[in-house]
Amino acid sequence: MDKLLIRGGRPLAGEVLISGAKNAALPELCAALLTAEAITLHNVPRLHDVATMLKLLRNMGATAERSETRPDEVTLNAGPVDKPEAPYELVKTMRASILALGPLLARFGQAKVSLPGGCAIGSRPVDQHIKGLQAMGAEITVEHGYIHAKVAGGRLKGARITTDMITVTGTENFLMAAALAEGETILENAAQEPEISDLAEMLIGMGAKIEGHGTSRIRIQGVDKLHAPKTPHRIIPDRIEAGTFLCAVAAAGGDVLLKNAEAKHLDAVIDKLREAGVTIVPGADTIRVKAAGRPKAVGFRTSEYPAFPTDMQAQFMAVNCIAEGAAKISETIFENRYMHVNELVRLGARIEVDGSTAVVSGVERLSGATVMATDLRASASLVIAGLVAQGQTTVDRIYHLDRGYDRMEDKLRLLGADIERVS
Ligand SMILES: CC(=O)N[C@H]1[C@@H](OP(=O)(O)OP(=O)(O)OC[C@H]2O[C@@H](n3ccc(=O)[nH]c3=O)[C@H](O)[C@@H]2O)O[C@H](CO)[C@@H](O)[C@@H]1O
Ligand SMILES: C=C(OP(=O)(O)O)C(=O)O
Repeated sequence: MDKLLIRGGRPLAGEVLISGAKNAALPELCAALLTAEAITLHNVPRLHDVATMLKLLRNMGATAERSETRPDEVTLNAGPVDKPEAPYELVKTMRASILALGPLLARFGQAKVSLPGGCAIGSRPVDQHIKGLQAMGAEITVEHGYIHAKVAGGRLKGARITTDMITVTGTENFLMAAALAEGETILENAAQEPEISDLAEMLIGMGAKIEGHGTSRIRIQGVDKLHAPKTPHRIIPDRIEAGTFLCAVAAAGGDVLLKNAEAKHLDAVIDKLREAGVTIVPGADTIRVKAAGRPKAVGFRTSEYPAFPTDMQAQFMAVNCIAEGAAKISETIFENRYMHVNELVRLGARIEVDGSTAVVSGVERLSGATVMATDLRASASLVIAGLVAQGQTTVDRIYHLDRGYDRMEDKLRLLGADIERVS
């Protein structure tokens, strides 16, 4: 099992290229199921989750190839799909497999998708996905751990869907299902994340009729058929990867230019970093970040976009660990997203957790130790802490990190970090 060895204490300097967004790539790969024409996507990140999604689509009968000359290009052809199923063996390694449900039902009138189950950060049910698709006419039963869905007459019908809470992948499933449904669908309480808008733009390029994406009310007029976009869709930059590098510089100090990054997708995080004393200069598709000395501790509360993202909570907590002062963090999205706390404490951090609140009292220095990654962003927080800790930090179980970061250690090494992967 791979580990990362980090010898902390070096500031970061130079340029880093941000990859395409994991959370846009995963639904957009599933959107290829909506047409029998071959679709090419650009700026597809090289991540384990993307590899898993390609495996899942191939298992259904689709072809999926990454270009040998341009590794950020993937071409998918869901024309030959003959098995509209997502088996447990693949779903258990990646919850986002649930994103196959909407498009499979829309194009084939039936689907069998394993229930994803809980994961380290919370129970994460999919009841809202099921409720919304039932409102569109799907008959759904859950048996033996699988969602069995079918549509009488083969075509979903437009509906007005109001979810109990804002759900990102739920909104994406409904968008894809509604694109091919009969009539109009209105999504109330829709998620507004940039990845939703990116998916909507891709679907519009495929012939879908969508209005209001980026707001909490999305209207979709179903069409009979979708096709490959005339020009390949380019996936937006990964705002969480960008935010992670911003936090790494905030903690370790230095001067770094993030390229292929969208500052406007990170407003809440950038505001908090500025409060911490970090200099952030947004460009057209770049973000420059400069930091020196200890940051100031800054409290925040995670919430749906455009508020502070839960996917940045652990990384910002790592910054607070070595900040001057104390800060209160509230996690409102997932009930168990403080798994990194005990590991940060092993590095010398002072953190007290009470339910969904964590109070971090900054310390002058952390000291290297062996720590264990428990989930994707927890892993990133341990890497950031390792970059500032004195001595060597070993981060174990980094397969979690590889799910969502494209060669993070290589990118950090180019910025001057002393970090290596060992088997
Ligand atoms: C692949 C992807 O895009 N993953 C992101 C997506 O996950 P995901 O789409 O799974 O997260 P949701 O937005 O659905 O979850 C929000 C909250 O709603 C609850 N819920 C959701 C659906 C449902 O049917 N029932 C239910 O109770 C969840 O347990 C959670 O407490 O949004 C999360 C919140 O920004 C991010 O952390 C994930 O990185
Ligand atoms: C929680 C995350 O992803 P997923 O929904 O794929 O588990 C994440 O990206 O931080």
